[in-house]
Amino acid sequence: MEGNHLFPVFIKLNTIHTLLIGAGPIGLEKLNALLSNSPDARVTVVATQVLEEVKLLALGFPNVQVLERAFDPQDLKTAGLVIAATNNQALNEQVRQAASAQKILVNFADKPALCDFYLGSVVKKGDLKIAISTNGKSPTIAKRLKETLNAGLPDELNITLQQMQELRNKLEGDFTSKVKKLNKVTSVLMEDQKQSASRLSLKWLVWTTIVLSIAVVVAVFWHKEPAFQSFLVNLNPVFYWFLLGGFVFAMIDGAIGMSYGVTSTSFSLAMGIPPASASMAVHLSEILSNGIAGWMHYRMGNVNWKLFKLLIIPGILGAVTGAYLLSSLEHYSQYTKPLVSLYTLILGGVILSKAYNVNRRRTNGKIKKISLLGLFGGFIDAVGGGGWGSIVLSSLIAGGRNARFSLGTVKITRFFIASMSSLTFITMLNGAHWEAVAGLVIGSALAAPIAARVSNKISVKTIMVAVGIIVILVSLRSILSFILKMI
Ligand SMILES: C[C@@]1(CC(=O)O)C2=NC(=C\c3[nH]c(c(CCC(=O)O)c3CC(=O)O)Cc3[nH]c(c(CC(=O)O)c3CCC(=O)O)/C=C3\N/C(=C\2)[C@@H](CCC(=O)O)[C@]3(C)CC(=O)O)/[C@H]1CCC(=O)O
Ligand SMILES: NC(=O)c1ccc[n+]([C@@H]2O[C@H](COP(=O)([O-])OP(=O)(O)OC[C@H]3O[C@@H](n4cnc5c(N)ncnc54)[C@H](O)[C@@H]3O)[C@@H](O)[C@H]2O)c1
Repeated sequence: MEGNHLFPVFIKLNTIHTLLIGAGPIGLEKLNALLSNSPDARVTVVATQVLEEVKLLALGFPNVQVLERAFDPQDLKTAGLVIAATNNQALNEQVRQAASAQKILVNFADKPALCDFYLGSVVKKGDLKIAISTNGKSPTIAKRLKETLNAGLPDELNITLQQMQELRNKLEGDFTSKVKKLNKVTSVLMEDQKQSASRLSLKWLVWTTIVLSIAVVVAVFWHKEPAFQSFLVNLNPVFYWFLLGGFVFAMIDGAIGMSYGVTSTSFSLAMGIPPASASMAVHLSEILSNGIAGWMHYRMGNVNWKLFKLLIIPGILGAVTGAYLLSSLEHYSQYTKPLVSLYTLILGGVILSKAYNVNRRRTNGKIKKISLLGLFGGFIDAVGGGGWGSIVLSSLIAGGRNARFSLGTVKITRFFIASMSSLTFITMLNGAHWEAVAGLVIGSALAAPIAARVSNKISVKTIMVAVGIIVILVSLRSILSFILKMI
């Protein structure tokens, strides 16, 4: 029979005694492997020559004893497990025979054929542990696989494990009904994989979206042409443009987790809506779409609640302050508009530059000042009509957090932040541009459930490049028209 016939187990090394023979570089590696997995392992190291590093390592672990002498068969008496890391074939034979007689399991670092068991390459994420064996064929591949899995598995997996344990302890009823319930709540994990099968059709969907969004921008440019304008007004009331814009921008945002605010604000400004009213329309529409998207992400288990708690209060504080400030300046919209356009122009640049950085290796340090990030993101988001996604999400991901969990959390927090800034705008402003509000609300709400499913399934880079360019073009147009008016 082909394949790997080894039977994997996970051993409690604090309940049995391990004898390690040999304390050269490989002995040191094995001791490291033992202690990094089981710091309370009971280990006796026996070797005629002991490396300094082995002595130093042992100092930090009270259950580890180092004996600098030759192996003695008596050493096996208390042993439950033996690892021999010497280069001494005669010794290997002696240990093999004595261990068999006493029914002790033995590993030989240099002789797979003599081994009762192999050590594995170990992936660790909190309570999760995965051991890898290549059947002794290539330890190097085992090591590389470990590195790949370590980088790919999200840290949040440990939170999921904790939540599952809590649920498991809480569940009542007989064994069968408990198993049924546990399988049901974890079924989304498998659904995710099924969905990735439809990657191709999603790609198609995204490309259609990009083409449509470019069409929208081109249309807005032409909208200012008198002949085309009269054609549009007669055929398509402004509402339909906002409906289409809301849908397209929300689809893109759902895929990359940012840019709805920026794109729809620049769109609204280009359609002649003053900054505070534009921000209000955008935020009102974000309530429903992010409520739906946030709920979907919550159902798919994409929300990191620790991160949520850190972001939400400062985010709301920043958003309300920003909305208050912008509404107070609504009479000066002639001046605030180019400023907001300048900001969206910069964000367009940020998105474009992020497009080339998303696939870069993660930096190690996670950002510590998440609350400050929330405050800043919320404020800028309300003043500029967008930015919560671009600022908070990209900082989180650049800081090394998992993209999927960050995206889910940013969506659900944006629901609360949009609600609070909208409330502020409504109390501050007299009346809204309802054709814009209604168009954006319905358009983005239609896109939200589709977009949540699309997230993380497509090449983010292409979309980000397209979005960056669109935003830059639209913002430049607003700024240029301001400058022309001034001259
Ligand atoms: C997984 C890991 C666990 C651990 O040791 O803790 C482990 N070896 C690791 C690394 C590693 N070992 C070697 C290299 C050099 C490159 C190469 O040869 O590939 C590297 C890579 C490196 O260090 O980068 C050389 C080597 N290894 C063995 C022999 C003897 C032979 O095959 O004849 C020789 C030749 C000696 C020589 O030529 O002198 C034998 C074994 N090594 C095993 C495990 C068992 C099979 C596991 C499996 O089924 O995959 C087995 C059979 C017995 C055992 O040791 O238990 C650990 C991963 C570390 C990590 O996760 O970072
Ligand atoms: N499994 C693996 O991952 C792996 C990787 C590389 C090498 N190896 C093999 O492992 C073996 C050990 O490698 P190393 O670099 O540590 O060798 P090393 O020569 O540096 O160390 C051997 C150790 O065994 C001790 N020793 C020898 N005879 C002894 C005895 N009778 N009683 C007590 N201690 C005794 C020595 O004092 C020394 O501490 C080599 O054969 C090497 O080919 C295995």
